Amino acid sequence: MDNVIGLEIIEVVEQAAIASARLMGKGDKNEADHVAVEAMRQRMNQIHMKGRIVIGEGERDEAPMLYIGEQVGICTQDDAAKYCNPDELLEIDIAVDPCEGTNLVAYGQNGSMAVLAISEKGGLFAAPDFYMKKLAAPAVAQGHVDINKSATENLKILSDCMNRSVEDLVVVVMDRPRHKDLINEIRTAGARVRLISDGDVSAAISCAFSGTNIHALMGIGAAPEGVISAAAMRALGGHFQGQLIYDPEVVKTGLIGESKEGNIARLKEMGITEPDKVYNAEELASGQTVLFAACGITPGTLMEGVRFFKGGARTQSLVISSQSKTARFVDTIHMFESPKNIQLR
Ligand SMILES: O=C(COP(=O)(O)O)[C@@H](O)[C@H](O)[C@H](O)[C@H](O)COP(=O)(O)O
Ligand SMILES: [Mn+2]
Ligand SMILES: [Mn+2]
Repeated sequence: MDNVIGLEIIEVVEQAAIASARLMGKGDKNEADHVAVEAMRQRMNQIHMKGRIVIGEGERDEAPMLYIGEQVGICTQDDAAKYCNPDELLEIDIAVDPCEGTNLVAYGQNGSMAVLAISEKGGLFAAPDFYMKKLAAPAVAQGHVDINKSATENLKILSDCMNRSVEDLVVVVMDRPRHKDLINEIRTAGARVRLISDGDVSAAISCAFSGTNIHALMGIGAAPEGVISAAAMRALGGHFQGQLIYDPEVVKTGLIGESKEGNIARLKEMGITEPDKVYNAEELASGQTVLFAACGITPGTLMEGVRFFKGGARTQSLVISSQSKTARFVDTIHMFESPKNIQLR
């Protein structure tokens, strides 16, 4: 699959990031999201592929672009026969979040990115627009920490696996009222907490890279972002587990339907009959090949944000492939006009 899509997906996330970065700090999260969606879709539809969006713009808000089920790529267009023989192409599933961290972009804060994950048809869990309890940790702790264990137990395991004291561990948690007890528990156990307002994809993936000073992600975020994080973590060999959260009482914020019972029924309609199942990275991103690409919109732990200069912009992306077993950081200079000079670094 790597060969089919090549490095084109880098441009997909780069274009979305550049478009969104223009709106950085403007206080308009919807517009920052909208332009990223448009740019991502436009570039995606130039790729010689037969893709289907399985995680995209909200399943309930009838989004006009990159909605779940939308066909993308040249080979899905009406005039596809002009460009390719669609029958010869591998069908692929795509999970997108063109602007992950819309609030971060709108308020000029760190940690937003344009991101996507790709696998063969059926290779990504089509997560419903629900919440997900998540546990991410470095590869060395893979299979040792467990979402069913308490934070205290997991911190002890993590400290053993990483050969460092609990006090030397940093756990990222989303700053939400639902995490009050979790945060207290982590602090009582001796670890330090980094609270984030948004952007748990970046936090999850950062666990797999030493040097980020992020050793675990704990708590509840959105389910679609969980699948995207899992795709990267699977390819990186990091630990990721997710469990759908369908009880509005547990999440305390956000809109996930009226009642727990109603949500269980909704999940059943979607074919999810074990609503409490804990999924690991290999189940959330189960395809033979998984590709992940992200481009920083605002600066983050993993990537720089978009930097504009006269006549161009510079971006940094991360592309992870389970096939070539690579995590590639890509530094790109985009020349909109003919810039007078291009800085080496
Ligand atoms: O921060 C996030 C928002 O993503 P986006 O809407 O694409 O800008 C995600 O990283 C989180 O995973 C998640 O969406 C968030 O936790 C939703 O929960 P809440 O804000 O508490 O309702
Ligand atoms: Mn998001
Ligand atoms: Mn988004």
